[in-house]
Formats: sequence, C-alpha cells, structure tokens
Amino acid sequence: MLDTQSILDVLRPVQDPELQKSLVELNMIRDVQIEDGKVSFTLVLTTPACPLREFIVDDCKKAVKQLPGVEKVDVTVTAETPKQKEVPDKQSVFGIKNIIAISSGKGGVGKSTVAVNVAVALASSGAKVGLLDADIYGPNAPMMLGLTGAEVKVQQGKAGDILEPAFNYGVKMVSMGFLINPDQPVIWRGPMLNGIIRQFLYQVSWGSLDYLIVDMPPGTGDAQLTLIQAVPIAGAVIVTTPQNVSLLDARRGLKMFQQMGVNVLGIVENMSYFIPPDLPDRNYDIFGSGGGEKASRELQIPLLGCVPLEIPLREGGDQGIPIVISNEESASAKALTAIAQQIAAKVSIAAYA
Ligand SMILES: Nc1ncnc2c1ncn2[C@@H]1O[C@H](COP(=O)(O)OP(=O)(O)OP(=O)(O)O)[C@@H](O)[C@H]1O
Repeated sequence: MLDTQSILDVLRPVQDPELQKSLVELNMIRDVQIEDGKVSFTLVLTTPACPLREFIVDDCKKAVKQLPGVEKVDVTVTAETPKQKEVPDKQSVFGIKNIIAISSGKGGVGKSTVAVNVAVALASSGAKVGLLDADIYGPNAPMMLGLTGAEVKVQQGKAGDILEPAFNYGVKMVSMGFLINPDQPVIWRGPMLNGIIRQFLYQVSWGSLDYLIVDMPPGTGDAQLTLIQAVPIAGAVIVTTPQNVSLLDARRGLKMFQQMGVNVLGIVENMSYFIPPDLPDRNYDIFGSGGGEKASRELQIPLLGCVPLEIPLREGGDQGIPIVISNEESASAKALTAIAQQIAAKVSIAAYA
C-alpha cells in the first residue's frame, strides 16, 4: 500500500552526495502527500545554492517511481542553511548563520571581485546574504555593488549606535569605505581597524543571514587577526592568480588560517586565462597555467574554481553591476556562480561534520 512510511522507506537509500548521508535520516524529506497515484513531498536542502539540486531531485523521483501504483512525483525544493559550529571564547553574531572570509595573500588579485560576485550569486539563489567590506587599503566593494556614496544610517539602540546596512542586488553591505575618509593615510586608518571590524560585526542590523561574506584586506595582518579572534568563522577562501609570487603569498595566508584553527574551504584561481572579446573561443594563459591546481594538490585544499580574465568582468565592477547579474552567460559569471555553489556546499559539509 502507498503510505508515507513506504515512501520514506524507498527514499532512505538516497543520499545527499556531499554529506554522504541518507536524505531521510537528515530530515530533508518532509510533508509527504499521497493522492491516488500522485506523490508529492518537500526536499529541504542545506543551501539554496546547492550545486547538485537537479541531481538529488532526479534521484528522489527515480526512487519513488519504483513503488507500484506511483504515477507522478512532485518535489518542492526549499532550503534551511545549517548554522556553523560555535567555538569556545568566541562570540557569534546574533542572526548570522555562517561567516565566510574571502582573503588573498597579495593585493589586486581580484579578491573583492570574487567576494562581491559570490555574495550576489548566493543572494540570487535565494539565500539571505550580507557583505562586510573590511578592506581598509582599497574598500572598492561599494563601487562594485553599485553603492558608491551610499551612507550607512545610524540608529540609537539600547546597546549603543546600530548601523543600518546599505542594500543592492539582494545583498546587505557595510564598508570601511562608508566610514573612513579616502584621503586619510593608511597609517591612521590602521588603529581604527580593530574597532570598526567589531562594530561591523556586532553593531549592524544584519537581521537573519545565511551567509556573511567578509572581504578582507590583502595579507595576514590585523584585520584577519581581529576577525578570527572575535567570531567563529565557517570557512576562509583564498583568492590567487596563477603566477608563482601570488601563490607563494596565498600559501602564507593559508598557513595563518590553519594555525588559528580556521577551516580553509579552498582556493579560487582568478585571471586564470584571458578570453579576447573578438575571439571568444580562444584563450591565452597570460599568467601561466595550472598554478591553482598545483597549489591545491600540494596544500591539500580544494580548488573551488578558476575565473577567466574577461573585459566585461572589469567593466561590470567599474559600473557597479556584478557580472553574475549583467552577463550571466559569460564564462566568468558561470565560473563565479559555480564557485559560490561550491562555497555553500562546503560550508554545509563543515556544519554537519
Ligand atoms: N577575472 C577578471 N577579469 C577582468 N578583470 C578583473 C578580474 N578580476 C579582477 N579584475 C579587475 O581587477 C581589478 C582589481 O580587482 P579587485 O579589486 O577585485 O582586487 P582585490 O584583490 O580585491 O584588490 P585589493 O588588493 O585592492 O583589495 C578590478 O578593476 C577588477 O575589476
């Protein structure tokens, strides 16, 4: 007889491929309904940006269709992002489930470009996303998110001033660029850093967020230390270009995160190859090739993806329209969306580990 139990039994062997556990045991199958030969249920994924969504839905449908009497299977897909693990002595931010640091050993490798596009891609998938631009040397995320000149409003709260984040493309954002005078020398901005990062974490009305993406300054300095010492971090992503110098710096960054107990989710290789606009089928390895792959092998951390060097990606950044919005079909937008999905999947794996 077709009943909820028989549906759950036949779905029990179907696994979440990333978590390698039964969907039924993970409580990801809910609200089973049976009406004549029509079976419907809700599949609750661990992230709206799940890279294997179609694959899992297919697996579920195939399994249920094995049951005699089933004519049609309808699957409604939703997501509940798990919260990262608590860490003793660190104060999580109320309402924020996962904090992800986007870092690079060296400046100018495209860290902000990756942070902004990953944030927007996650938001476009349906996740609730914030972006904390902690880059004191070049706070350029506001421009890339079309928020140049935006001001953060201040509200008087019980526990002091609360900042209202700016908002665009589904992403809430605060930036060093909103608070510091761009003409102020970096030597004066440095000591403000620690205080501002804490304020950006704990005194912003972030609301509930699945992911807070933090665009770090390059290197392994005070901002990294402040962030790691203050909050539990779901994972760090290291952006590098294929050349040797940049990879060497990326290694340094990686070691710092690992020594401080932060899970490194993987490397993103940016500017991997150049796609000329007039010859879109050609590509040139301007900075050499295979650097990210080699580093990933040697350091035993995943390569989350490779982003090509494309003129529209830079133009999108300058015009404040991220490439994942302005030109979804471009090679760089596809790469950045896939990277966002990889990051989300790895964060879910870490939460369940
Ligand atoms: N794959 C790419 N293709 C084309 N242009 C890119 C690419 N990646 C980054 N850029 C451009 O390179 C410049 C530097 O990128 P970005 O600001 O993201 O680097 P960054 O590592 O955050 O720099 P900083 O160290 O100043 O914070 C920007 O103008 C950006 O648009």
